[in-house]
Amino acid sequence: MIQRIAIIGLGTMGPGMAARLARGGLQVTAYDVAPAAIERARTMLGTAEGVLDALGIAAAGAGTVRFTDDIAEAVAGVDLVIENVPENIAIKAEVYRAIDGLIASDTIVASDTSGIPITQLQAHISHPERMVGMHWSNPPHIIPMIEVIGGEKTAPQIVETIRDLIRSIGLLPVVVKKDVPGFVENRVLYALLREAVDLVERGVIEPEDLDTCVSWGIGYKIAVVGPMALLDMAGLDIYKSVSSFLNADLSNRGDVAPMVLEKTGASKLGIKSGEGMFSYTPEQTKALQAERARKLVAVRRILEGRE
Ligand SMILES: NC(=O)c1ccc[n+]([C@@H]2O[C@H](COP(=O)([O-])OP(=O)(O)OC[C@H]3O[C@@H](n4cnc5c(N)ncnc54)[C@H](O)[C@@H]3O)[C@@H](O)[C@H]2O)c1
Ligand SMILES: Cc1ncc(CO)c(C(=O)O)c1O
Repeated sequence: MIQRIAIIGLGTMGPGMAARLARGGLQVTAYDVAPAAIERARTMLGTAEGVLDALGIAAAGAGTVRFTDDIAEAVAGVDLVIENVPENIAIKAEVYRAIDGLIASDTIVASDTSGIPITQLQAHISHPERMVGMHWSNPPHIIPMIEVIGGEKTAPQIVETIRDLIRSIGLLPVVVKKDVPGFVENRVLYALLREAVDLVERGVIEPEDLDTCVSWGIGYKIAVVGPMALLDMAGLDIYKSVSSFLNADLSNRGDVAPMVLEKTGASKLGIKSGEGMFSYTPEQTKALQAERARKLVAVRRILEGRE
């Protein structure tokens, strides 16, 4: 049974994951190579705990989060390590090498990779049968769905153990049956984002209007009626007719869109740099994040039938 968990990497995702796992009664140690990230994570942890309170998620037992700047201390005696460092195989492999001699051969190592096949990652760790994908969605303390992915060498029992852990703390595991790049959530999301970026880039629509169209025309509905159910709601005959002429006209670009290359080349990365598709002052960012958390909490409570 998993009781002690180490989180390696405390950037965007780590603090919210730590807060949610601790709320589920688990003992979490949290480590980052950058001291500034640890300090930031302490504040983010408090914010995430406030959001969990607002969600009405009661503590299941005496879960804790302990921060450390010592990786050996972070992973000592844990049942599960969740690697949560940047989406770069070399950086992830460095973490696996660093922990390999510090953990037992049956300690489970999960990666929160957004889409690097687990089969590729498990080439960098001894005992690859205990490595698994555990893909959370951002913000991780609010979104309940977590994808679980086994690689070619993952023992089926490890997939089941992680699925059961997620379920046991009241979250929603989805087991992805094939280790395809991007798994399922990001394959669907990136299909949508490719088309959205293309439409804005070609001047078909303004960025603000694209968001209004997708959020209110698709997003609001899709939270209640998933894509497979939506096909039945619309009628497969309609889908057949529209897709017969529309599919061939959709963006099928295999590279990164020029607009994205231009912006990233100018360090316009979005909220984290103050400008991306839109512009943000620090005050606006703070207000926006609080507003988004409040709305996501309210929507989730309704979708769960708790309001
Ligand atoms: N941001 C998202 O929306 C999101 C959602 C789901 C999954 N993910 C995935 O989760 C992982 C982490 O993403 P993020 O957005 O939190 O990244 P991030 O860049 O915000 O944070 C990564 C953290 O890892 C730390 N780090 C780097 N090298 C390290 C090392 N050797 N040891 C310990 N810490 C180290 C950095 O200091 C940083 O604090 C990625 O694989 C990403 O694809 C991201
Ligand atoms: C753009 C984007 N890419 C990856 C992820 C998660 O892996 C997300 C997310 O919201 O979780 C995302 O928005």
